[in-house]
Amino acid sequence: MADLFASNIETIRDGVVLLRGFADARVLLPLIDDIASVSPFRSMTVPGGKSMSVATTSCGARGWYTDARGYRYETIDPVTGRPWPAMPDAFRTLAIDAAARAGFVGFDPDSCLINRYAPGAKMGAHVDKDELDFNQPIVSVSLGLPARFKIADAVIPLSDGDVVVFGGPARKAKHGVSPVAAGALPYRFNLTFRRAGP
Ligand SMILES: O=C(O)CCC(=O)C(=O)O
Ligand SMILES: [Fe+2]
Repeated sequence: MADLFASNIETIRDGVVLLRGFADARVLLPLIDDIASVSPFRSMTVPGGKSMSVATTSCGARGWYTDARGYRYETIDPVTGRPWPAMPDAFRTLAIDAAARAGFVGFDPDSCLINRYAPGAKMGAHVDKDELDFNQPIVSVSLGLPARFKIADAVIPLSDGDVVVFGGPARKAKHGVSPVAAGALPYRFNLTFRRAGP
């Protein structure tokens, strides 16, 4: 049978796959609000002492965290002293389906970092390398305001609902986000799904 979604799949580079319009903000944004009502968005500090321009929170068993002590995953949200909110089923299913569609069958995320970009916020080039198993891909969901996502030598313009999956030969590709431009919505949200622990 023909794959109805085939035209939405674009291979950008070896291991970098773009699924345009794969995610539905109408479903996901209320769930982000629920998570943030328990573990609020906060501005984290990088080891050098600067604060990140994005506001962040997490859900799932592990949340990515940074402060003066360095980058790591925490099972307890240091702000609330409680576990991170559970990963909603709609998040988990979306991440697993996107990974499978991109060719990474069996993705089992235990962490979803939620990045909130107000206009002007950005993310400098970096490699996601605080995880134990680099065989699992990363699933990165864009919601709200558009953004320019740079990965390896590619620049991908991302719109609301677009999903980038990177793994295999691209798992340790350098990536970042240019400053988000102001627009019709207050924010860009990004959901970054990863397998962080064993
Ligand atoms: O916001 C994005 O699209 C990328 C976020 C990211 O790379 C990260 O949180 O590690
Ligand atoms: Fe990243």
